[in-house]
Amino acid sequence: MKSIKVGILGLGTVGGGTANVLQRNADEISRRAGRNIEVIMASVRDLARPRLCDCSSLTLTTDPFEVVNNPDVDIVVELIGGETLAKELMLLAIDNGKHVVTANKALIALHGNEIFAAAQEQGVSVLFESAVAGGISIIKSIREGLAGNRIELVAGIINGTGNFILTEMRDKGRPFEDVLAEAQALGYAEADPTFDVEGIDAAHKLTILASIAFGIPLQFDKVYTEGITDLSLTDVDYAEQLGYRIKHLGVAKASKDGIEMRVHPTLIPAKRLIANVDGVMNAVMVRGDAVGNTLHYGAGAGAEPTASAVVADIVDVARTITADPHNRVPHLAFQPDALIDLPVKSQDAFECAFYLRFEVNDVAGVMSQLSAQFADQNISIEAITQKEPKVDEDFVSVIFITQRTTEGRVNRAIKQIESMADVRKKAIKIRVEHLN
Ligand SMILES: NC(=O)c1ccc[n+]([C@@H]2O[C@H](COP(=O)([O-])OP(=O)(O)OC[C@H]3O[C@@H](n4cnc5c(N)ncnc54)[C@H](O)[C@@H]3O)[C@@H](O)[C@H]2O)c1
Ligand SMILES: N[C@@H](CCO)C(=O)O
Ligand code: NA
Repeated sequence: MKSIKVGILGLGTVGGGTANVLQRNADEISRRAGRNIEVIMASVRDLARPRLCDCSSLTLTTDPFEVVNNPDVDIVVELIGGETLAKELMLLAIDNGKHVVTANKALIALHGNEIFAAAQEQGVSVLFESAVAGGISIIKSIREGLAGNRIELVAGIINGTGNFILTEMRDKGRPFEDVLAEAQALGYAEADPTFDVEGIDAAHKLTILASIAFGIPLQFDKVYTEGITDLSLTDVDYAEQLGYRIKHLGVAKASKDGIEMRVHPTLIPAKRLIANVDGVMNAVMVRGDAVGNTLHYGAGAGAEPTASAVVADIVDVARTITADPHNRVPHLAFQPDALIDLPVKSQDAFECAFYLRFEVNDVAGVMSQLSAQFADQNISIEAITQKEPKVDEDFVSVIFITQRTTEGRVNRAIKQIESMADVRKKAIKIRVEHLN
């Protein structure tokens, strides 16, 4: 049997995990792929560094261009991360007629339109299942399994590091920095962990999900992005008392007047399955007009869960390597000439419910003054609660949960309320999605 030859760029967490899974499950993988998959070469930064995997049967080099230019390599697996060098290597690999598998969501979200055009031209595949929600086969599910649907909503916990931090803070009261350091040691975090905690990594992934769900070009710069760094345990507690959990969610929603793309902390009713997705686990809810709601759950980061998706992509390439390139599954799910330019909505036009907390002086009549501002903006209130001051606090917290409305209306009400004499500090605003 002729084997498929793989060259890996980067043998860190995901690269090491990928080499291990390919070695350990070699027999099963070749039964599935119809070919033996052989890693013949890998590029590393430091030849002397200890590795997760056994490298005795492959050639190691410190020059990644050697891998990309090696005529024996059929598939280049890019696992070094970053944008500049990774992009150069990927475009060269494509130009050399090689198929590419990558876990690099930043690269796909920012440069995917150009990369896929180059791949289309060369008749090679660029597969990226591991780039979104780690081991969950969400790309394949949307692109193939749900291909009969008009997709209305994709909403997911799509950053493992962030969900791990939120879970540990909530359950064990651990400090943010301490949990982040553990996520880094476990290999979950990005090389620059601000990508995880500021929502940038989730925004990269949401960009990709929105494209394959709605058939639009990749548009990272149009994703509204908030991370978890401003979230306080006070609001996590109050949300729980009101029957909600706070999760960092990526939301891509289609309606007749456009697409919403946003990532931010979100209150979700505690009884929803997705509200109970904890630790490094990810979950993505996809709503199609025919199938209804579907929920896709699994490990969102870590060496072997991510490698599971990388290897699945390698197997896919092996299976299609003999197929007509123009009949392969399209990179962004829709045929390249069928992508459409739907308008992407501005933040003011986003529609959802809101959790709003105001810190106010404990004087009579404040509650009704606040309520009047919501009435002025035609915002209906679902629940109001007032919390007595905690030790060392000289204010009361007034919490409103609104019904669905636009963000523009809510921002106007907040602006009026913040200008009142008895209202302290900046209002806390967290979006609420009922996901039913
Ligand atoms: N860690 C995860 O759970 C996870 C999950 C999904 C996707 N990803 C993505 O996978 C990619 C790799 O992430 P990782 O966690 O394995 O990172 P990592 O830092 O553990 O591994 C990257 C490796 O690439 C090596 N490298 C960097 N520049 C190189 C070069 N010029 N030549 C050769 N080697 C080079 C580094 O030395 C390092 O060993 C990133 O794009 C990341 O976003 C990671
Ligand atoms: N840093 C990413 C890796 C998986 O993409 C996360 O924590 O989700
Ligand atoms: Na995935």
